[in-house]
Amino acid sequence: MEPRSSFPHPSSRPSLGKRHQVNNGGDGDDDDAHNVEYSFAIEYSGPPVGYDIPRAVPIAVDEIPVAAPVASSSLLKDSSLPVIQPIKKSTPVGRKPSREPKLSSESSISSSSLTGSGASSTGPNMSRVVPTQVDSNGASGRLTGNYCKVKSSEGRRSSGRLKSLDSQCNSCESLDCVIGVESTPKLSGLIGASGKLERPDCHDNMHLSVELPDDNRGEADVGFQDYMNPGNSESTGSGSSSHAVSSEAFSSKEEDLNEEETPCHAKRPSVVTFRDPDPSDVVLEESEYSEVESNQARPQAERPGKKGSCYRCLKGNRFIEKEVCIVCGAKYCFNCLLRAMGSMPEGRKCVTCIGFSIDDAKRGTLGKASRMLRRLLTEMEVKHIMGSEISCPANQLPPERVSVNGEALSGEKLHILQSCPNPPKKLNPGHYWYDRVSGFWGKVGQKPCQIISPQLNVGGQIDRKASNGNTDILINNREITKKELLMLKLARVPCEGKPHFWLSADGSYQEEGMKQIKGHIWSNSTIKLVCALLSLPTPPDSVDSGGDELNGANRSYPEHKALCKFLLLGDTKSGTSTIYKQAKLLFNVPFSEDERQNIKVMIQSNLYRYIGIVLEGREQFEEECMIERRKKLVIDQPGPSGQMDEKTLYSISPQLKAFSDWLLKVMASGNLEVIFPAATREYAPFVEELSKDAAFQATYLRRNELDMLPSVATYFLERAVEISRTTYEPSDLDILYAEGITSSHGLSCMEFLFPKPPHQSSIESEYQNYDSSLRHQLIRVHPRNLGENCKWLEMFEDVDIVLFCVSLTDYDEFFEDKNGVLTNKMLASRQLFEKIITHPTFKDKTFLLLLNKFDMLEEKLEQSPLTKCEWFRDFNPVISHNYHNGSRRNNNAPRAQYAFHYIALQFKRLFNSLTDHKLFVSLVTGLEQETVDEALRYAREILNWDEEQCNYTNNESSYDFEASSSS
Ligand SMILES: Nc1nc2c(ncn2[C@@H]2O[C@H](COP(=O)(O)OP(=O)(O)OP(=O)(O)O)[C@@H](O)[C@H]2O)c(=O)[nH]1
Ligand SMILES: [Ca+2]
Repeated sequence: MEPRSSFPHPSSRPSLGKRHQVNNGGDGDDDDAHNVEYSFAIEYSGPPVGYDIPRAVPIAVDEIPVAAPVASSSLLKDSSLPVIQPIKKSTPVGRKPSREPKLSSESSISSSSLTGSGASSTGPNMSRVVPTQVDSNGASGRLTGNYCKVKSSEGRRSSGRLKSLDSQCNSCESLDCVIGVESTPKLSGLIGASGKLERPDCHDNMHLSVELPDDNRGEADVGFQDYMNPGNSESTGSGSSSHAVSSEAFSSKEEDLNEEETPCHAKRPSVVTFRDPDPSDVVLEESEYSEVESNQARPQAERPGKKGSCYRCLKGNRFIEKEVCIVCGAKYCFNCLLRAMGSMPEGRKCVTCIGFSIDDAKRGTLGKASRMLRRLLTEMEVKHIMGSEISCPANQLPPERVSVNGEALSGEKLHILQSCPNPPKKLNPGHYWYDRVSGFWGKVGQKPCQIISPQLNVGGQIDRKASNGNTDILINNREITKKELLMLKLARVPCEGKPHFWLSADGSYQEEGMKQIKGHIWSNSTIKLVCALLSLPTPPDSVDSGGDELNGANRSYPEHKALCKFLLLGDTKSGTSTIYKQAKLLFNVPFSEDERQNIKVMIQSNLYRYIGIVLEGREQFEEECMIERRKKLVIDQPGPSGQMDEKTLYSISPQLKAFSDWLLKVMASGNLEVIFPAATREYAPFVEELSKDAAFQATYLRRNELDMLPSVATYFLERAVEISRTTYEPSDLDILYAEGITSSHGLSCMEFLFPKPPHQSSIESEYQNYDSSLRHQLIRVHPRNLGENCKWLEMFEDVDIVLFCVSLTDYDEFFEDKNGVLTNKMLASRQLFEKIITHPTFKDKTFLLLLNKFDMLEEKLEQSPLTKCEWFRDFNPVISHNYHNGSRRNNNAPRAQYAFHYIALQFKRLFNSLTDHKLFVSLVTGLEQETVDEALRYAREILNWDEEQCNYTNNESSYDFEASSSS
């Protein structure tokens, strides 16, 4: 590698060749310095300056020794290791060195690396360091030190390897050290109360003492120079200081490195001294000052190079791994890290940032070693550094910056908070609210984020508006947020009349002023799921009084793990619950006992409903029969009506008639679901009797005439007797065919993994490139749970994709609303679709339209044309001979395919006109597992695509409906 610069003297001749831009005149104006890679120094021709002009000494580039690349240990033994010789300097702060460094012949470290002041330290390859700014001048104090410095081959991974304090210094023994003795200023975190830092070392000539002025660390600074960077005249990154220092570097003894080598590196102790800070050096501009002050004088790095590059060498881009300073945010690449951060006595901080409090945003990373650090250092070293990062005083959270219920904490209160059994996670300076009774904890103005230990004597009284709720419902005197209200509703906590609840830590709640406990919010097994879904906290397991299932549910929702969320939505009866259940079967997510129980009750109550529909039909048929018979009677026996046989094919026994009347009454009242499962036990015998009844059978044979009877009813009615028994256990297929999931609430959530592809070596790459460990969540919500104008949609802001389900068979179906107006179901579906895609929460969300019940489409099209729906009025398919089926299902007749493509296109146009995005479409038959599988994989695929790849046309047909429909 070419040694890149010599040190220019501002008033000397223009130097030869490339070098760093320097700070001409030492006036602190180095605006160019950080964005110009190289420039020529020009002769100073300005007004005379009132101080000694610091001087830098040019260095003959070819005199700088460069170590041969060390390829192996054997090679190492033969190579001579150049060592930096001591250079004594004494330079006024803020000025350039006036004395020329004495370079030993064999080390001749570039002087730029050793001079303290602006000229050298603000080379282009470092974060900007400005004498008038405190922010880049970090570590403060007076520093004296001895460093060993050995030049090693540039760019070797192991170069610069740090010997941490606690680990045995093996610079004398190991290869690592031979490469690594250029190492560090071993600032090993021994800043004592006096501020004096003494570092014990096995090399008695390698010690360092740092005196930190107690009064103002920020003002003084340490001019660490390029002791970590021999042979490379790039300046020392943020380790350098703009303030002048006097420094002495010394070389370590050659014998330390390799006993057999000629002693070309004398073991000569020398000292680096830094002059006392001169207050005049630090000039804070007003704006900067207040900023700095409010930030506790925390330095903030300015990136000297282009975006993504290393802050020190300016090389690389955002894709290369970097380590970040937890104070100023400067990022360093592998090669520069140790040079910029030294021995990291306070963890990952630039040398100049030592002593400063850390960036709160990085508090979460404290003590978590990066991969890069592990690669760079030994396990011991990493452990030690991470230990200091967590425990050193400078990195601790300042208690007064944490306020709870409006009270700033004392050190003692902070300790109480942090040492309780369930402390707040990721505690940062900020304003928090704490509900001492229930343990709910959150940021002021926000919903609860955690349930911590209750009853801690921390903070003041909770404010009603602490979480900025606007529901008029209070829990322990705090007005809850909308999400919490939804959670309470789903937990079936009655919230009518804006109650004020008293909620204790175990989840039991009562209304204010009442003695009686009304329930236990965590006892409902779905509530934890709901909370996970709504990103609300659940109690820590120890408080949990729930059973295994509860814990199980909790376990499967650990916090903030990579999770891909699919939200499944659709209008009534579009088939969302069928698809949801299909997914459960598909991905082997078992139904819990609870779910099975619910489904059983639901299937049974549905059975009674189907029976009711048949019985209603029977009444109708019977009546029709009677009318017929009367007509006949009149024709056959005119005159006064004679005796007529009251019995018809559709007549039933009085007992059954009574049951029928009761059932129809209950159905009409809408209470069918309410009276089950109790009714099952009581009325099962009637089901058995009915199933044998001729009238019922006759009606059943005419079931096609019963509009109200869904097609799946047959499946269950065939087995009516079995199902009506209390001993009935629904099979998976029963569950799939059952209408709905549970009868209680319309919110379900499951988690699954896409199984690994069966044949790994398959050429088809369809299933490749996926992280098979990525967990997916499928959330199904019924529209009636979305509330007025879909206001609850905002609860699902973090889903990754919305699967909107539409039943293809809806086009000719109508429903009557409250006002007796008939509405086409397809149009109703479209309306819901529009509402959802234009909802602010879902702006820019990815949508996949699932066009469902394809199995029924062809049959239906035979009976009624697609144009029955006014939206599809211009459907005019031209079925050509060379019809090519571009879709994945070929077994359906072209007519249904055409209809599907046309409907898909209508939705796509609508979507595009409203959102400017592209709608993805998938064809589904909810009752066929394979199609659901395909649709869900397609959803995953969509999410996997890069944006530019989003021109996928799988679902766009090879024929053009624009043409056919406009003709
Ligand atoms: N033939 C056929 N029937 C289906 C298909 N998908 C769903 N169904 C039936 O359509 C009916 C409604 O389906 P659900 O899954 O209950 O619809 P939903 O979206 O949950 O609607 P709600 O009942 O309002 O919650 C059920 O009887 C299903 O068995 C399908 O692909 N083909
Ligand atoms: Ca349903």
